Amino acid sequence: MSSDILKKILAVKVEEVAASKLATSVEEMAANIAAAPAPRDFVAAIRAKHQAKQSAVIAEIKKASPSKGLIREDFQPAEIAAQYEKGGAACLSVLTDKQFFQGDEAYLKAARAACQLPVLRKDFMIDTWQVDEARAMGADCILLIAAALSLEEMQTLETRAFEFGLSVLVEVHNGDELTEALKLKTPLIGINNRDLRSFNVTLDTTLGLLDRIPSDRIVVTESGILKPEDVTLMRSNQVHTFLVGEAFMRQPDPGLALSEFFA
Ligand SMILES: O=P(O)(O)OC[C@@H](O)[C@@H](O)c1c[nH]c2ccccc12
Repeated sequence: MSSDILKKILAVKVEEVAASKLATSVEEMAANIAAAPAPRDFVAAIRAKHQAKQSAVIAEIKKASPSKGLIREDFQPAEIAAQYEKGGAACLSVLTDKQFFQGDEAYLKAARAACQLPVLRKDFMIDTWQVDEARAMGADCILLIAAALSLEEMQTLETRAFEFGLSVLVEVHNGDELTEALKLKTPLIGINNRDLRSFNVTLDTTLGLLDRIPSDRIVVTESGILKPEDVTLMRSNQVHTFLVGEAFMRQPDPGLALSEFFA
């Protein structure tokens, strides 16, 4: 696989955004946004778990990925969303990227309609138009990947999200990216244990950056949480917010797997 998948994905995103702007007029987008359901508070859902002395799990709905190929054959987002809610998830994350993750906007809508949980649109944001799309499809949070964006770009996208009442998860993989991410207003700092360039995964990424994150921010450890011992390790380092996909998606009942992991 490519040594720089992120670059490839971003090149495709530029095309996708251009096509989307041609397909939907500004007026149409405004109408779609006006018709969208009120946002659910993503950050509050995480804090509520913490206040109840529980880990907050952002449970991911993901059919496939560039690093793992097809992850789940029998893929029914609404059913999975309901199972995740029953299993104790704080929030959902739904892949909407089609080309690399076999995601779909329809999956996000179906998942959100099947539960009460706030939902992250998991995609590669490069343009405020995609924030508008996220709001229109009913997303409650967007992802900003520091490896893909300048500080100024992140600030522009964050401002747009906040105007809509959406939350922002900013994702970093190293110290330089963290420095930039901490200049944003969002409390949600994701540390991706997977290097999007090489696909290498190590939980040491989270452990190594942890000390630099002020206590008023919420550290979200992302990717490569594959067994209950990984959860124990993170908890013993005061990390109580998790973004988990593959480990749950490979189980027949992803929600049951979640409840067992975080028992
Ligand atoms: O399936 P995992 O290893 O539990 O990882 C989930 C999530 O962290 C991962 O899907 C992810 C993290 N950052 C991303 C950015 C884009 C796409 C996907 C991701």
